[in-house]
Amino acid sequence: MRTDPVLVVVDHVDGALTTPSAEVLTLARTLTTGPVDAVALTTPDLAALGRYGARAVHVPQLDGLAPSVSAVAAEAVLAAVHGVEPAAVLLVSTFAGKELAARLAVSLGSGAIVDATGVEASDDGLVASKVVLQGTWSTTCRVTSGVPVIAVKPTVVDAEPAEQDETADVPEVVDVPVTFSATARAVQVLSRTEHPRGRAPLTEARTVVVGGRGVEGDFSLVTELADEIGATVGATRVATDEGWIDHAAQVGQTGVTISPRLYIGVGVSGAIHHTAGMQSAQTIVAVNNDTDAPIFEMADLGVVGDLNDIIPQALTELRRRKAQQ
Ligand SMILES: Cc1cc2nc3c(=O)[nH]c(=O)nc-3n(C[C@H](O)[C@H](O)[C@H](O)COP(=O)(O)OP(=O)(O)OC[C@H]3O[C@@H](n4cnc5c(N)ncnc54)[C@H](O)[C@@H]3O)c2cc1C
Repeated sequence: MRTDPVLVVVDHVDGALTTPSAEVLTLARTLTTGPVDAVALTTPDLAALGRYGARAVHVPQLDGLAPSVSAVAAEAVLAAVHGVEPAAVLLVSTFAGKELAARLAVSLGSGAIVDATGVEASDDGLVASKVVLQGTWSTTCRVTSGVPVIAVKPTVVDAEPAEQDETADVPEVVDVPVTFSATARAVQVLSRTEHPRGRAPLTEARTVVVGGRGVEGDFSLVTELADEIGATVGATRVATDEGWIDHAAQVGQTGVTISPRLYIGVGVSGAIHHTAGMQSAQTIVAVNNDTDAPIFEMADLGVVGDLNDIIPQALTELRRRKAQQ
């Protein structure tokens, strides 16, 4: 086990540490007997960072530049890396996180592993696991030179506080001066509008209910089921192409890749382009009226029937059980 620090790039939403970042901090603590440090590109949530075991939070001085610009983020994090000299840099495998990982690895002359589903310490360094080639292979990989940069998928680790909340220390805040390049200064963000976050983002959701062609344009049962179990709604490409739901909901090869604890496919056939994006879900439930639908080959639980019968029955049962609690 390494004793060098592990540096985690942490994300915040509305001033609060995100759950995926708390998950990565939790994972980082298993990779070193030394400290876990964080680097934050927005005002850090010190209480939460302390709770998840960060010893220090490095805060690059952005000089008014927007951290949403990847060149800015990369140069800022790089400055923190030079200060900490960590054994590894960990971050969350979002679109932005993956781009940041690639830029960091190029600058550090090392390597990046993205979409990792696990990371372990070994005698030869950190070993990451990931699923590749549309979910058909599980691999393990290692960065063989320089500081490894590893982007970890949300939900693959449970976020666990380092100690009892009351006793966790507030981390030290370290200001990091950064000399930004002309490239980083070349882009100016004029405005940025976040979409309302009623539900967890698809990539971070622990439970996802996906509607396919079988819903025939009506996502109301899918949404009702998702509301009942606190899930996020996803869709197949057919559903998004038809305009039944926003394109951002598309799961699959040309949509987002998800790895929830529970995936429920409703009227989804299980085409390879779709399953490439949800194969690593822990438990897969499929509702389909065709016994030969390919999704049943991978489902842990398959329900054969018309979704317009099955989902209302499921809702009634869920509500009955809730009422009994
Ligand atoms: C290059 C490329 C990239 C692609 N990328 C993606 C991607 O990212 N994501 C993606 O999803 N697709 C993608 N596709 C499309 C993909 O190949 C499939 O066409 C698509 O996933 C099928 O969507 P579906 O399961 O909703 O529809 P279908 O395959 O038509 O399946 C509908 C299912 O619903 C069932 N059904 C119908 N009525 C009911 C009912 N009343 N009750 C219960 N079940 C019912 C049917 O039995 C059927 O199994 C891509 C295709 C290509 C060529």
